[in-house]
Amino acid sequence: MDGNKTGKYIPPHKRAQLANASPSDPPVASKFEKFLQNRNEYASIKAESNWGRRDRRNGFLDGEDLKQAEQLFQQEKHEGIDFESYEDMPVEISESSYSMSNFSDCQVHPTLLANVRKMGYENPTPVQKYAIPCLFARRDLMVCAQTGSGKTASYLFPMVAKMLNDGPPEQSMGRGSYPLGLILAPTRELSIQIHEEALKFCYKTGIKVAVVYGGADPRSQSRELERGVDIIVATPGRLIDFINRGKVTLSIVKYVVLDEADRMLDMGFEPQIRTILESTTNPSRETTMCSATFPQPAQDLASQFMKEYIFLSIGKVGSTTENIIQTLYNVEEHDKKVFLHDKLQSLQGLVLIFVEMKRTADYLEDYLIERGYRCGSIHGDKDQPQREKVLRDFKSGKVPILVATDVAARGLDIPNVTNVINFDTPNAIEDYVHRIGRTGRVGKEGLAISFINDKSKPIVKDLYSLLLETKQNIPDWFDEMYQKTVITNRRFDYGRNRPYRHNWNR
Ligand SMILES: Nc1ncnc2c1ncn2[C@@H]1O[C@H](COP(=O)(O)OP(=O)(O)OP(=O)(O)O)[C@@H](O)[C@H]1O
Repeated sequence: MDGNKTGKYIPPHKRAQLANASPSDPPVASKFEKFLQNRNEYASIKAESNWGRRDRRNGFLDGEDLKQAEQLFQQEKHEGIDFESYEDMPVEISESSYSMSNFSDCQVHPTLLANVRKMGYENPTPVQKYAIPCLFARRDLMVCAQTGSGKTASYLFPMVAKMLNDGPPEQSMGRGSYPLGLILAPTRELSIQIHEEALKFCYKTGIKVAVVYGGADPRSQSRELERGVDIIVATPGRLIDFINRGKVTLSIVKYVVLDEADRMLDMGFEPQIRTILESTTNPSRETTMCSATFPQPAQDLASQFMKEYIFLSIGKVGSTTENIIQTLYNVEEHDKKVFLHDKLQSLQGLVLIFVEMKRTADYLEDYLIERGYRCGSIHGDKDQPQREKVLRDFKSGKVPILVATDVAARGLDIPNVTNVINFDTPNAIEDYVHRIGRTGRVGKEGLAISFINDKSKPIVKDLYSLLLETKQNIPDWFDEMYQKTVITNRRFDYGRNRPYRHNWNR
């Protein structure tokens, strides 16, 4: 009974937690205790729209969701945003009659407008200015806009607005969830992030949002689905599990979004996406696909799932922002880690280091920790709680260096990432664009460093064009490397008709 002076039984899983707690730590509340606390604290808050009365909810708002949204509102920081850098960007839109200049230009419920103000969004970003009116007009939409340009709000804002304007569905549904909104994303961390954004947009509206993703306890996700959910954010595999178990039915889904659509439609995910979209049988389904990169094969595939869609691109498709300074170093494989060690000493802010293999991520993490850096790593072999913890520590700056495989390349929005390092170069330019896009977000400046050597051959040609297009400095040695690659490519037709593929070993 060491350390348990009251003699009260303590379950084994809590003993270590209590042993590590200092006397000044507040007592740890169980999940149920937290639920009761939040329910009491938020008991008097009623939904501000008729969505709160959907199915069995009777106006009752989920205390945990409210609390989480309030904490997220407090974290919003939008200083240093430079939208002017976007203003002269070329806009291509297949039907030109759609644009707006303020969030209030469309018919929007006051609670949603208040939420947008709480998020600190004063004006829509360029992609939002065009995408939102298209979606209000109930058109299918394919959006290609640079990393960090605000694509998430460009589909969430109109989805929530239309749901509020239309009100909840008339008929009462059976057990489980019958969502109206479905957002699919390729990684668990991105799903979590989109869910957090959706919680803010839906704050006090009564629209219930949930996230389901692999690696997390399916029981708590299942319980949430049983209580009824209106917008589901999901990774495809876990969603299909819940569909098969009858916890989710997609028959009334009206709004479908594929975030990182080119990734969702590549060889790995495409069959799952097809299965999911075939379950969305509502004939008035509205589909949005968005990404910062949209290679032609992905656009062709995407168009099979859409009807008479509008194509919107801001800036050049698949390009990156000029706000990111891209610097290349010619470093041989065996010199890379020492070079990295030196480079890190001169960098300020959060540093995200990309590698190709999971074992390189582990190895590099150990190497940097041994040299006194506060460093963590994230990749597909880590368990989900570890992945979420390291990301939290990175965001808060507790661990300012994160070594990652491409699980962290897409969509993650971490405001203080000032440097991205490609320790290993990716094999496809799309991956390069997404990786470096973790910095230089919403018009801010960022630095992207890439270590280049013979192994970088697969992207030399595309990288050269990207550097030219984004007015970056091209070192002489890279120019030579490019010339050689072009000559070799001509001889062997190397890299032409590159299949649409993904490296699964991440
Ligand atoms: N209208 C706005 N005003 C101010 N900040 C905004 C606005 N819209 C979005 N943001 C902020 O911009 C950041 C980037 O947005 P978001 O993550 O949606 O970019 P994205 O285009 O989806 O990027 P990626 O291609 O990397 O996924 C977020 O922190 C978001 O809160």
